[in-house]
Amino acid sequence: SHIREICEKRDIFFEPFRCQLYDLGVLDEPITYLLYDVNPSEGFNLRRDVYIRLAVFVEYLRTQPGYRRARLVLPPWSNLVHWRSTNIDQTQLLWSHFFDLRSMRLYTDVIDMDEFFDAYRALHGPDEPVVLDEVYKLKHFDNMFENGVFVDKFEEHVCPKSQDSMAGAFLGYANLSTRDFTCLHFQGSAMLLHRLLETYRRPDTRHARYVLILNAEIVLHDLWGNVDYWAARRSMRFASELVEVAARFRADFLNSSDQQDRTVRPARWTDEKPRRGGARGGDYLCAHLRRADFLYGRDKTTPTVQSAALQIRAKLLELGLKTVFVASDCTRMEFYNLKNYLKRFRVVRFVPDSYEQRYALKDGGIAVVDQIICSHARYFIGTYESTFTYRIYEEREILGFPKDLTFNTFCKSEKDTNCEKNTVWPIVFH
Ligand SMILES: C[C@@H]1O[C@H](OP(=O)(O)OP(=O)(O)OC[C@H]2O[C@@H](n3cnc4c(=O)[nH]c(N)nc43)[C@H](O)[C@@H]2O)[C@@H](O)[C@H](O)[C@@H]1O
Repeated sequence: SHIREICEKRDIFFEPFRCQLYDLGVLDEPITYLLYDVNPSEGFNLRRDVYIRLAVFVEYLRTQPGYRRARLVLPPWSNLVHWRSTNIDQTQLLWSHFFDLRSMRLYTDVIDMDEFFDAYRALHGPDEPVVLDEVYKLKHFDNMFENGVFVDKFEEHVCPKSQDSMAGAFLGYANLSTRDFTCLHFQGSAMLLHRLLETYRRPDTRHARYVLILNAEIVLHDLWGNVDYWAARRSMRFASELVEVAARFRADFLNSSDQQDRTVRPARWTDEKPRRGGARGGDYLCAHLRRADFLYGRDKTTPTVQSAALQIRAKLLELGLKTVFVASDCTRMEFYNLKNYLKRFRVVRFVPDSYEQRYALKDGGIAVVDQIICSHARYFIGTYESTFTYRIYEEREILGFPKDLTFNTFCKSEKDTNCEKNTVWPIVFH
């Protein structure tokens, strides 16, 4: 409608008062706030993938009657299992700590949790406790294949007793409760959430409907790797503070800059064009070497430090490079050993230059800096089945590297060059 067009463009000089009412959901259709959370044991980069499933869904939902004003609320990041620094506060970090939300909003309507609280209070009053309308806790079906076929479906089941106590502390906020809590067996893609929202829609919704999906990682992609996936993915640019830290490190220690490396990108992702082969990258190789839990869960595919060093060495010699940047969750000892196996080369890793910088970046920010530096290397080699590695592949696809300089995977052993490699998912623009 007319008012939506004006207010969504933020042309507030036109009718500021009416736009305020519109923002509250008083004019036009009600606003659906879709909140979600992910199983606590999942890591940062898997969560980024869950975000894409939901962002693509919300962008679709906004074309449907009754949902044109749907908004996705981003779940804060709280003490992820892989964040091991105990002396810094890593609770309820907003997405704006890691990502450029203005860029993400060029894909669909997403807001951070603080913005959600502001919007809630603006409508219901500053002192009102935040009460959601519906919470759905998802769980896999015991039998995913009925008569051998996988059909999209959901079904209510009785919530286990322990889950009742969950109500009231969603997303780690003690002041967040709900009117309804439903446990569902769920299997299918994000589009099935539309049916779910319709099934439970109440006719008395006035200005806003607040829905939270728990265990959203159970929701599958509609289509992985298609144009929508990549548009949402490209919109996920990192926060400028993190990009700057990485740029300074590249300049100071790797003699690398966007101009030189041919990795300059347009100010907005919406202006990006396919540029396969356009990127050259800095004069260094990047290795993403996943350790920690991968040494147990995935010991059959994760190389020893020595074998990783030999694989890096062979590549450095082949490419005529002298420097390797190492991104890793390895211990200091492992890094020391790796360096020892690569004595004739420069082995570099990113370490914050002060406690203050570590405190500001936090473990998650340091990992992002690692990813940015790897995205700008001449050649990249990553860990088998690590989503951390996959996100670097994607970043390099966006920057326009030739595929063979990106889609590389460590083998368990340097002798086994034919080992199973990560899947190649090239970027698509149309
Ligand atoms: C076994 C599975 O592994 C999956 O991990 P995977 O895909 O590698 O990747 P992520 O989902 O990101 O989880 C791994 C986490 O470990 C740290 N980490 C890993 N590599 C690096 C690195 O190079 N530099 C730095 N600074 N930090 C690193 C970082 O906190 C990262 O988010 C998890 O998502 C799943 O939950 C599960 O645990």
